[in-house]
Amino acid sequence: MGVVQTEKKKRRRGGKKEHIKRQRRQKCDSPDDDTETDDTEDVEMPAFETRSAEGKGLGLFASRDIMAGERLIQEIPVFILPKTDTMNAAIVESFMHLQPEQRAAYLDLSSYTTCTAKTQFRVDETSMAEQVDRRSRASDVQSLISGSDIHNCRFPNSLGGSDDHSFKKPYKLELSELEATKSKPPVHESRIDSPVCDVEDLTKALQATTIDVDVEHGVDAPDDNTVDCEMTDSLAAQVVNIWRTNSYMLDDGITLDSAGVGLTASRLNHSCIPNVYSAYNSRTGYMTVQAVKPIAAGDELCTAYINGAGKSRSERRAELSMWGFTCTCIACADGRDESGRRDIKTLMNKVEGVKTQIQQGSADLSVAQIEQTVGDLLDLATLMSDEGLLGPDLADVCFGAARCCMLIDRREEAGALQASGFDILLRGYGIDNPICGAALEAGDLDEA
Ligand SMILES: C[S@@+](CC[C@H](N)C(=O)[O-])C[C@H]1O[C@@H](n2cnc3c(N)ncnc32)[C@H](O)[C@@H]1O
Repeated sequence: MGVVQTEKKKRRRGGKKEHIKRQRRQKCDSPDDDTETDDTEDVEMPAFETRSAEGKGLGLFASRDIMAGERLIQEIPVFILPKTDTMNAAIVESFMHLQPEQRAAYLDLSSYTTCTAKTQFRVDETSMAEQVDRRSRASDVQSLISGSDIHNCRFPNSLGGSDDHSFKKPYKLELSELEATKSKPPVHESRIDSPVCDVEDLTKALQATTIDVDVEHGVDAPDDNTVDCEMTDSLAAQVVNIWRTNSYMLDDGITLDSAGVGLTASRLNHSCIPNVYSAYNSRTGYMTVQAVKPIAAGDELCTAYINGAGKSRSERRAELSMWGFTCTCIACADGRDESGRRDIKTLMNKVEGVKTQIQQGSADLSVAQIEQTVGDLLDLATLMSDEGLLGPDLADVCFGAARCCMLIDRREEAGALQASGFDILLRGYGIDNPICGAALEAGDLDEA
């Protein structure tokens, strides 16, 4: 599964006061959100409810009209793990250290996998001790653990001191280590009752999961009441499968490279034309979900599990089969004209080379080439908007076009494009997200 990494970008300051004011007025009125807000007088009713979504299990539905840019979910993941080093035993270990009510809520999440026992679980012979040690050695994970107790699922409040505010938007859900069993037709299993993992391997890993090991390696032992969980083979399999079905990338493009499960965000179903965007705020530790377009009362809130902007229906289907369903959104309807997505792909490929040259500060580009790129990027933005793709990827396109405009002294146009890009970015992330802060503070276009 690909992790979508967009280009490094600096963002500029200036002319954004309205956006900021609007964002500051935002309320977090998710039913699951218990944070305090000052402006509660505007809260009418919860923005959404959880209910049955035909053919999809549960889903989240707007219980009132929702404005573009509204924050709908803000939650701390129940636990987080390094994305590149997520061992099955670590998933089970983290689960065992949850509070009982968190465990119950976690086990209520849906679970799907198309993988056979051996390919799915690659629990190696590494003991938990070694795994814990490896986790704490990884530099990105170090910032995650420092000042927090990973077993109790707390997040750090710091950014880790990196100056690299690259805008690296990941895809939304992660099924790392999985390989789809292509010979098997996708079957939707909303709950896993039987183990589908290699139970022997997993049991071995579980035996190594002891508090002694944790203490020996300097990781805080959890409270006694967090380990009173009797772990069976089938429970372990369920825990791992739930992680693989529901974990979101927590890479916010700045310091972290992790994944986590949010109990509310996990109820979001997929659409190839998503109306919400799931992000991670490394400063606050919250996973956030914001509306990227107006949503009418009764509509389902859907995020995109994959970045399908430049992908054909069959390509998207192949990727989504990892979650065991065939998408039935408008973009996937039979007979739907696919030329829009095809054109998006063509333009994305076309601008890629120029984008890299510009990022590297290449002076070799002619004015004509840059003008052509501006045109291509504007066409790309139009195509994406026409397809209903209004998430932060679109902001990237606007910022790219703005940058090109500055290079050929079309300053007014650059300003307008950047304002549009910033607006889109805010809609997806919210002003409190460091990505928006970086966009405001970089001021690169002002200096160009
Ligand atoms: C992260 S969960 C989403 C919430 C889930 N529906 C539930 O009941 O908890 C992912 C699972 O939801 C279902 N799902 C998500 N999007 C879907 C869609 N567009 N069509 C059908 N099923 C979908 C699939 O079973 C998938 O494995």
